Amino acid sequence: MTHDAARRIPPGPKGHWLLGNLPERRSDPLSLFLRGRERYGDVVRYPMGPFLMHQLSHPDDVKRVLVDNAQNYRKTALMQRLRPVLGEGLLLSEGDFWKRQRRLAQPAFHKERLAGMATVITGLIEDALPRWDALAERGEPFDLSAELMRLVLAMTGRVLFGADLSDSARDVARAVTTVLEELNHQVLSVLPLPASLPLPGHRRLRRAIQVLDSIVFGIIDARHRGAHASEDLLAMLMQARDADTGEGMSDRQLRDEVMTLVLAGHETTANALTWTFHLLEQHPEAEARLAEEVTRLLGERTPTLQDLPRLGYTARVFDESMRLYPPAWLISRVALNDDILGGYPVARGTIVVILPYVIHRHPAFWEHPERFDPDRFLPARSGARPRFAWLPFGGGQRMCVGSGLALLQGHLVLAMLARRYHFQRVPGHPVEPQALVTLRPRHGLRVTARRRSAPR
Ligand code: HEM
Repeated sequence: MTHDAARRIPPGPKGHWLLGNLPERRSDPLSLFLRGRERYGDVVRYPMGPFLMHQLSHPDDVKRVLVDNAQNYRKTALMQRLRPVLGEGLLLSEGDFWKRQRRLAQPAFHKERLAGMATVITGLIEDALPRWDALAERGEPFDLSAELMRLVLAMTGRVLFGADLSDSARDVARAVTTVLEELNHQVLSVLPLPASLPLPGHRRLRRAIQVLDSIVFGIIDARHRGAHASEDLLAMLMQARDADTGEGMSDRQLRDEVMTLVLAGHETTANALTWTFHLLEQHPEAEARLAEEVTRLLGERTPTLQDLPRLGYTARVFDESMRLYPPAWLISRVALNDDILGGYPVARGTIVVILPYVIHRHPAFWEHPERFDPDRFLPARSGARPRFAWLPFGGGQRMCVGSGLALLQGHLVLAMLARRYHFQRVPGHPVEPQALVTLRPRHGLRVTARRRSAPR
């Protein structure tokens, strides 16, 4: 580190003398970080209680943390708070252990597997249509966000684990909300209290984990009993043997992997879809163009994997929605050793945060950043954009293992629902982003559905 670089301190808000910027991080994190970049630039320093945090908004610095110098960065204590739920699953494990587990899981998401998954996914969407048709016919308001969670959970269960999770949707949704809210609360408290204390929040969290555990162990037990023998991800994880010891994965490790994939896999994709329908409702011209593309290319036919490359506008709508509302709005790491980012020294132990929500609105890379404009993803308009100006799935070795599946689900759901329904937001229903571990609409998305064409 040069002498000059070693002395430089990034600009940033000082905040409260003891708590730093924790109160704002807690009450309105999106504004804190958006304003931070606007006021102070691409590297912003925030005291956060006992921690020091640097916010990075330049794609070059993001690349250094996630790719070029990735070995110097680990997942943070903030992420570690998810450990009671996710254990040593892929999202949280580190080092050689993570590498081995990732190698085991990755082939389940390969392109060749996606064709089979597409058929299962479209089948589940078709199964859900009568229920939505009935809601449309009655003009009955419903929470589209809850419906999409239920649908994507069912897809995740079926394609990865051969399990029918449709009856568990309500329990899972309730438990996931409790987990996200409680963990968010704990992460952002100045003095986190030990989980063993019998506080109401801790009790709620424990009960929610029990609910999720019983569902996940149910999936594993069913497979042990020989139900749904197939070549899915669960089968691959269960057949894996350690090269040295020849031992298989313990039930505990299986539980952690399955739990991670169920939770990381359905909540994010369902939120991405919810935000997409919200944006379409606000932009009727985009909604009409999407429905027109699907109807022109497919008519009423069920889409297949081979159809998807032709549904260009559908894909761009989904990309643009994840730009404005990236479900993983914040990616955090802690520096293991000193480094330099954006010309500023980063001391060992500093937390660095990369915010897709903020970078996706960076005016240096996005013209009229707040405008919903799917065509900004046309090749002619995106060629000059740096790789890490858009990173809804992260990047580098820890990039989302399920990104291909998420896009497959997203595009198929969008195509099949957008040509069939117009969703109208219930007048007066507030739509407001809530930034927990994921970015969700705080009050869900209450809509009524209208069929576009007469029933067949
Ligand atoms: C729109 C949907 C999704 C979004 C926006 C998303 C986003 C992300 C991001 C940003 C990361 C990197 C986190 C980090 O670097 O700290 C990640 C990791 C991960 N995601 Fe996703 N994800 C989505 C869907 C899925 C699906 C469908 C699955 C699986 C079924 C999945 C499983 C995982 C796992 C296991 C990891 C950890 C990978 C590792 O560290 O090796 N995600 N996801």
